[in-house]
Amino acid sequence: MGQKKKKLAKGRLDKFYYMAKEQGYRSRAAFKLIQLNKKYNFLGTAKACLDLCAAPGGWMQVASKYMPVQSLIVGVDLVPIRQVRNCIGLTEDITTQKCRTEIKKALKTWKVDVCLHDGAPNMGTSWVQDAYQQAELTLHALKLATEFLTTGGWFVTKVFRGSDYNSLIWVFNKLFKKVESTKPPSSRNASAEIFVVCQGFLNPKRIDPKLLDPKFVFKEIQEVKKVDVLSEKKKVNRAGYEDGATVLYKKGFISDFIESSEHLRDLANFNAFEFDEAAKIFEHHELTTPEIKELIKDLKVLNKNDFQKIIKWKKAMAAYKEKLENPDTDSNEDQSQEKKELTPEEMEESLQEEMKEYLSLVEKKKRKEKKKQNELKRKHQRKIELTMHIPGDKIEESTDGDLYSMKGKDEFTDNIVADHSDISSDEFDSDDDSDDDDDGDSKLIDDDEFLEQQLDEQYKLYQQRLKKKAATLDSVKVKKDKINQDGYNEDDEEFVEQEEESNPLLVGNKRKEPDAQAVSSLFFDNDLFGGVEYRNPDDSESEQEQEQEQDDDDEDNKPIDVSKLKVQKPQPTAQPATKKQKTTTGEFGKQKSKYQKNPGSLEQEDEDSDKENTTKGFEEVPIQEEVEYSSDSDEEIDDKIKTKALGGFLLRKKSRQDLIDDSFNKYAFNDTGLPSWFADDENRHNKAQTPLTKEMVEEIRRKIKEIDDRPIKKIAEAKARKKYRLGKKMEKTRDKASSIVDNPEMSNREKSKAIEKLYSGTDKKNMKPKKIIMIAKKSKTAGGGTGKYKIVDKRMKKDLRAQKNKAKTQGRSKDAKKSKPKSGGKK
Ligand SMILES: C[S@@+](CC[C@H](N)C(=O)[O-])C[C@H]1O[C@@H](n2cnc3c(N)ncnc32)[C@H](O)[C@@H]1O
Repeated sequence: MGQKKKKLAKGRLDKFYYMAKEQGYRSRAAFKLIQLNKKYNFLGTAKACLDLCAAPGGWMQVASKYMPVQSLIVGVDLVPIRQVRNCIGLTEDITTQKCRTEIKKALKTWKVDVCLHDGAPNMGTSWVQDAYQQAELTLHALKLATEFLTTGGWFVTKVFRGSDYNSLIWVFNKLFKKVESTKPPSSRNASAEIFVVCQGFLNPKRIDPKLLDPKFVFKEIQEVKKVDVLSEKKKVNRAGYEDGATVLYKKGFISDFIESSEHLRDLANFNAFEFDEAAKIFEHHELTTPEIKELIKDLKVLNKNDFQKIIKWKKAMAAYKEKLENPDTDSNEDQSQEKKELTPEEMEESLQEEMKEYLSLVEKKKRKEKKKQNELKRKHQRKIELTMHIPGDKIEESTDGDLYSMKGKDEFTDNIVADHSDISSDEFDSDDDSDDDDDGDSKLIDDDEFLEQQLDEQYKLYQQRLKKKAATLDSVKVKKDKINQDGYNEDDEEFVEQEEESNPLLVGNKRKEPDAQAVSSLFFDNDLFGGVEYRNPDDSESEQEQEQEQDDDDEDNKPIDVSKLKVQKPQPTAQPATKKQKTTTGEFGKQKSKYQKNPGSLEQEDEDSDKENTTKGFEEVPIQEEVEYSSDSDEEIDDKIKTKALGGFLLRKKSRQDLIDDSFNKYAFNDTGLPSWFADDENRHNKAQTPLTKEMVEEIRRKIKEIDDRPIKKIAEAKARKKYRLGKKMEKTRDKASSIVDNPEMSNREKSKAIEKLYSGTDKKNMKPKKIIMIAKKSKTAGGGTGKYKIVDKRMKKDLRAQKNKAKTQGRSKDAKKSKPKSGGKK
């Protein structure tokens, strides 16, 4: 039950788990191989592949997908592997001879180009034990690889960063041309696993069996541990060499050692002792045998027995010195000496006691060290909470952990991935979803939950930051529009004046001639840049920024995601005046206040902004309103572009059909209950690409802008009509003027007067304004007004019109009557 629960928690945490499900891979581990192959491309040209520890078959699926058709893939595992297309599955233990024979049978005469190993032994005993088993299994896999790999072949293996890591790398380097360690993004940060890619198998004629013998390869390290005096485990000093130590080889003086009460510690700290001037008396002592002299030359290679000999000798020398210094107490000393040297058993006992004491001291030191480590971990955690460090931002971190020694890192600087400071030595997570690696203690479950919680919190913070950034970005756009419209670029002084006009609250400190630097500082003083956090080089850019950069840099011709169009929003060309004015006061108020300050202290400005507001005695208008205002129109533009661009595809039958077909895809699922950060991430990245190119979008945007820039049709028509009428009138006037000029009956004076009169009629400026006739309501009486308006009674106006019409028709009927008899007469 507990295990099941853990598995679910893990799966929920990881998007690769869902992706594996969605894309039909049997394990999330498949993505590790995909990513490794993407980096090194060892599958693309391989004709045969041997996958060791392959169940449930995720890597086999990937190999069959990425290797050329007709290639041979053999997978081996302790548990049966469900049939994978075009692959052979063997159920064997890779450490056995039988496995070797079975593989030989399956491969026939073939040699493989790639040997993969993703083995994970049954975990759960202890970290050291598990790590050792893993290293041992890797060595077994390597042994098989050396047997079946072709010259120049690849060996890709998972290893755990433990004490045996360096030994393994050492062995790999003996057999391959190039060895690189890497951690693919799909491998969890919390996991101690790392992948080693060995390329160019040297295929030596004879391989020393010791090289592939775990007992030999890992023995050395154990011996070194033994040498490490009385099992005191030295911790690597994370800040470099331990305090006071500038060299790795330390020599002590015998005189100090003899006088020292902490001789065990001295033996642990020094590599050798030498006889100094003060120790000459001991050098020639009869107990100082050539063996003792030899032993003290290299303390790091001694065993327990040797140490006992040195300690015994040291005590004897101390007593001898005491005797020399206080000859009076000779007899007593002799007695006590005798006592001490009574039996070898007693001596042994006392030594044992002393060692116990010493070991407890070491234990105490270790505990102290551990406490320190925990403190460091807590600090790191705090950093994460304060968003100084974001987990997942960068996989490759430089902090060192217990599991990974700096030595190995130095040797393979370029590609070896450093350990993660948030990994404690007991966090041994094999990082797979296959059955075998789900064994673990409850601590791992806690870690998963903790990580999940942490991830959620981080995600919330990340979203908040994004929102804040988007808001500032929009506000800057509005500001830029404002600057353009107010003609800031054309006339700086005018701008300053306008600024002050628009913000009557600002007094004094008038800047006379803002230069280019001032203009740029005004722009960069904006909140957008204030909001940008100063980050460690470790921090990666926010995803939004990265997308934008990517768009700019290398995706010019690739299909683009319509949902990302918002990033390239055009600036709205014209904004309604009323809304603009509404934003102006706060806007420039804010700009002005920053304008007068040093642009260097951006962060502090943000923090102090509230203080400033109060001290300056006015409140700055928050710029939130503008955000809503500008983003609306941008969305509309994006929608327009999207619709127009997609509309283009509907015109042709083929592209229309393709578009419809493409809309039924693997991304069209609607899972519920996913964590919000995951769903958001999926929405952004894991989706079908709309077949729009950046050029298409730009073209449509340009056209839309062109259309937007045109005046409204009706206004344009009215203006054209007016121009046309004026032109006609001018033509007529010109004709009349020329006829006046040509009139021989008129004198020159009369002509000029007549022309003047003629043109004054067309000159609108000189024309008197016409009286506007207004129809009054019933209550108002007619009679007209004195000013611009003449008020007319509605009833009276109708009556007058009727009378006029009557008069007209009467006239016509009279004419008709007169003409009628004539025609009648004719008849
Ligand atoms: C992490 S899984 C491999 C996942 C696999 N790469 C995939 O993509 O599906 C580790 C496997 O190692 C296998 N294994 C462990 N010890 C083994 C051994 N001695 N011989 C063969 N397989 C072993 C386990 O049975 C387990 O299936």
